[in-house]
Amino acid sequence: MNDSTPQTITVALGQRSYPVWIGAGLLGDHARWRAMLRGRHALVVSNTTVAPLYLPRIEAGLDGLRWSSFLLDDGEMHKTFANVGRALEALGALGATRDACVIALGGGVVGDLAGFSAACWMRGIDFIQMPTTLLAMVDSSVGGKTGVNLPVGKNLAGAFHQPRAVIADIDTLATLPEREYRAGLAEVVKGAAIGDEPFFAWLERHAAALAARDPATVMEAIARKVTYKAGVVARDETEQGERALLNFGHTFGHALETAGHYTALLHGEGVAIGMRLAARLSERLGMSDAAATARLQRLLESLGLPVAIPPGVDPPQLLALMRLDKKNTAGALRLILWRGIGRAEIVGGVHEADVLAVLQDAG
Ligand SMILES: NC(=O)c1ccc[n+]([C@@H]2O[C@H](COP(=O)([O-])OP(=O)(O)OC[C@H]3O[C@@H](n4cnc5c(N)ncnc54)[C@H](O)[C@@H]3O)[C@@H](O)[C@H]2O)c1
Ligand SMILES: O=C(O)C(=O)C[C@@H](O)[C@H](O)[C@H](O)COP(=O)(O)O
Ligand SMILES: [Zn+2]
Repeated sequence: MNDSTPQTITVALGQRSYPVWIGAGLLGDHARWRAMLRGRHALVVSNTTVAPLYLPRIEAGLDGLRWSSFLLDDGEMHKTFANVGRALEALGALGATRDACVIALGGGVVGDLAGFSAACWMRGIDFIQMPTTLLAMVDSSVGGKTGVNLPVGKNLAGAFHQPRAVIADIDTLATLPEREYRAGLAEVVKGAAIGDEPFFAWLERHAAALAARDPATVMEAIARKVTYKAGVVARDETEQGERALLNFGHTFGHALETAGHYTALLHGEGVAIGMRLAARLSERLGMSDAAATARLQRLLESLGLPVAIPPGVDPPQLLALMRLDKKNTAGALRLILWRGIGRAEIVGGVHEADVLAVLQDAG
């Protein structure tokens, strides 16, 4: 085990503030995370891929507790209400009391579902995030958005429920498949694209090192993105304003994921394509220029991410799916667009004809 000191980033929410620890060997640092558990019961939520790899690293830390595990089948299509019901049944079988803790060990699918289950059990118990994908480390484990997908749309049921702590053990990235790693980079680019031009320029300079998974570069990218997101969440926990910027590329991306029945595209891939579409729509509306779109597209492509709508996806169907986005109001589309790198904005009353034109021209 590497025992180097982890980085600590705090999500500042008053009495509900919590640490995000990022470093090597953290799953095995039992004393650190065990101190966050208040009661005698723990349910570890994971999946059939991650549990065999990493559950053994935390088991000894659960000694003395009544604990069990609930394992999802692998994949976005399992982030469902039915599985929340099963997780709650597992908490019931454990006899979990209000001071119990849910431990989410896995990627964003596990984290979102485990967090929502914790939010539901007895109207809210503790949970700890142990993210094992790059995407979960830089985005989904931080900020307390939890929930599940419905056949009609992504993340349409959920709750804001903050974790007690985030334990990001970067050793787990060693087994992460290449495609999943690159999908995580899309959420790193997003953070820079919406509000941090110097970070965007840093990503451009370090794209090759990131694509090659250079450890120091990956560590710095994770820490910078988490620091940025923690700030946004601290200022606007429940997305009354600024936090919506974190949805850059997501209105398009979620529609693409839903159209692909949650199997064709990874979330980060949908976000990558969606960011380019949002940039093109911004251009069309006179908010930004082609140079900004080109710069974004170049960075995404250099990180091995897709930027075009996959063949066979129907633009009017995508538009219909976008109408159910949570940011919309009173039947009007509300999207996150930008004025260039680092300057994203919430834009209401976007005309469907403009969106459709961009969708039809983005193969
Ligand atoms: N709550 C939020 O703020 C937020 C933010 C971003 C994304 N999300 C959600 O997160 C989900 C996407 O998360 P994701 O990209 O982590 O996908 P994921 O959870 O499906 O994990 C990706 C794949 O990697 C595997 N895996 C995980 N860790 C591994 C490891 N260390 N080694 C080998 N394989 C490993 C998983 O089994 C899975 O096959 C989506 O549902 C998205 O909506 C939520
Ligand atoms: O934390 C946020 O806020 C985000 O929007 C982060 C997104 O990357 C993430 O995909 C989130 O799950 C999207 O949330 P939703 O509110 O659009 O469902
Ligand atoms: Zn996302």
